[in-house]
Amino acid sequence: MSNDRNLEVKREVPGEYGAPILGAVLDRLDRFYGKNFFEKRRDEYGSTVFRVNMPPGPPFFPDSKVIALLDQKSFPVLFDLTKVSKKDVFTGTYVPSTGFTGGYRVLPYLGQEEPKHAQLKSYCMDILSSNHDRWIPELRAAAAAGYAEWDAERNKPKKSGGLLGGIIALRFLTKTVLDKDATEGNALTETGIKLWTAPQIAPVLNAGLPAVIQEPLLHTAPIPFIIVAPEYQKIVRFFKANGERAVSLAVPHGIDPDEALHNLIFFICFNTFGGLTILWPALFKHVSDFNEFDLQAELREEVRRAVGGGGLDAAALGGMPLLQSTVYEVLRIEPPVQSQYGRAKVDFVLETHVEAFKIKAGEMLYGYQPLVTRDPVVFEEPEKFKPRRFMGEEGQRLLEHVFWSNGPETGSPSVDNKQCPGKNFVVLVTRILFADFFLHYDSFKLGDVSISGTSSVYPCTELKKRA
Ligand code: HEM
Ligand SMILES: CC/C=C\C[C@@H](/C=C/C=C\CCCCCCCC(=O)O)OO
Repeated sequence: MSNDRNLEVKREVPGEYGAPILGAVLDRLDRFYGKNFFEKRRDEYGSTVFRVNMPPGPPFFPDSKVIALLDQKSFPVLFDLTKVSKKDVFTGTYVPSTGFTGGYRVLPYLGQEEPKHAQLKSYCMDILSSNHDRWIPELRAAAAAGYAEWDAERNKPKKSGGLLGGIIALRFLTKTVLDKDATEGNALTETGIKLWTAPQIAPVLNAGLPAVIQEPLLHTAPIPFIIVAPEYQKIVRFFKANGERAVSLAVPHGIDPDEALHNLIFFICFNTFGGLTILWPALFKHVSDFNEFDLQAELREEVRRAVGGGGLDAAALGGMPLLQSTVYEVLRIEPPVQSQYGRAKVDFVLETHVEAFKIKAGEMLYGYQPLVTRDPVVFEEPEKFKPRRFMGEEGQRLLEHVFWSNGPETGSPSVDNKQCPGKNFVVLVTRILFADFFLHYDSFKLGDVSISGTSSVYPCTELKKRA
């Protein structure tokens, strides 16, 4: 941020990187197996901005030195493309092989200043807008099929079935964009897509496995694409066979059809499916765990009153302020993607709430969002899940401090920034799914997470159909 209060720079950015290689390894082990990795350093240095190594790091990954940003004042510098570059920082201090993406550097890895960024971001936004009248009916149809499967599964002796968010997402995304439901005949499966996604982000993920397994296998060196090549080829074949309409949208943007195809796969299978299978379980889990008042009763009454005898559409959503606020509160307290990076393009002065630091061109900045969106300077009782937090005028004002999409919730993704082009789509479909759920069910209860990693499966321990 520009030094808009003319704060005096009184000290260097605190923190240290330790000995070459060893410092990075020790920080990586602490990040994955220690406690309060960021909080303890913040408290030790007396600063929400400090130097640290982020996973994965040397010797087999690039330099992992970063300057961490943990407050609402400093974090938005990551959105300021006059100060930082977002080129090749999508997954952090390393870039997965382009083997995973057909040999192309797909859109999320491009800096906004690269010519192809505007072409591919416009293409991505056209994919979403060209299907604007199909997302809701296809999502509701996919959810209905999911409920039927879920009800059937729950009638079996084993009552541990998790939410079916993944299969609902895969069904509605492929049916809408490719006019073909990929779950039919298991043409594509959640597992197959996750097998392709996982190696790309495994170096920065804690899969919950013992260190003796995940350190050598996942965090020390890149996982070669060849291991999942057959899975990716299956995805490519399906998108190639059914993606003619979607790929043709790239022509006006001057994008080669093969490059468009691999970007399309990334947009749908990594960006959208990957993101929704983190967000949707988190939403249901937070609502299931909430016990200050009967939130589910208030949500179902709000939804049913707003829909009345009509249909569930974007207009009806306008009558569901509690549901909308609940979705935003999940995006605040548990941003689906915790980490955002940006490399300083110029020397500049960075401010926190209380002091200023000199940043040098070339230094890597890293924002840890879960602490930023719990900043006590901005949010009252930041650690508390408050479903009503974003209701009313004050609630709407707070949205500028919700950063899950790599920009303020009040911002607009465009070719001039790196904010997620799926921002509004994600909030819309999540509100629709949640409202649709309460048109079919009265209440639900989820158990604790059975796996960790990018998405979680919460066993459903109670489910009451609509009376
Ligand atoms: C819950 C779902 C989603 C989450 C949590 C999410 C989150 C994000 C985040 C944090 C970034 C910035 C990454 C960075 O720092 O560089 C991003 C960028 C991006 N997202 Fe999403 N996203 C979601 C859904 C989507 C959807 C639905 C699409 C498209 C259909 C999409 C396409 C992209 C693209 C193309 C970029 C790069 C933007 C650019 O290069 O300007 N994402 N997303
Ligand atoms: C698994 C894909 C999740 C969301 C897709 C979304 C945004 C992705 C942004 C960065 C990719 C790196 C994700 C790895 C997560 C590692 C742990 C963490 O920092 O949360 O696409 O738009």
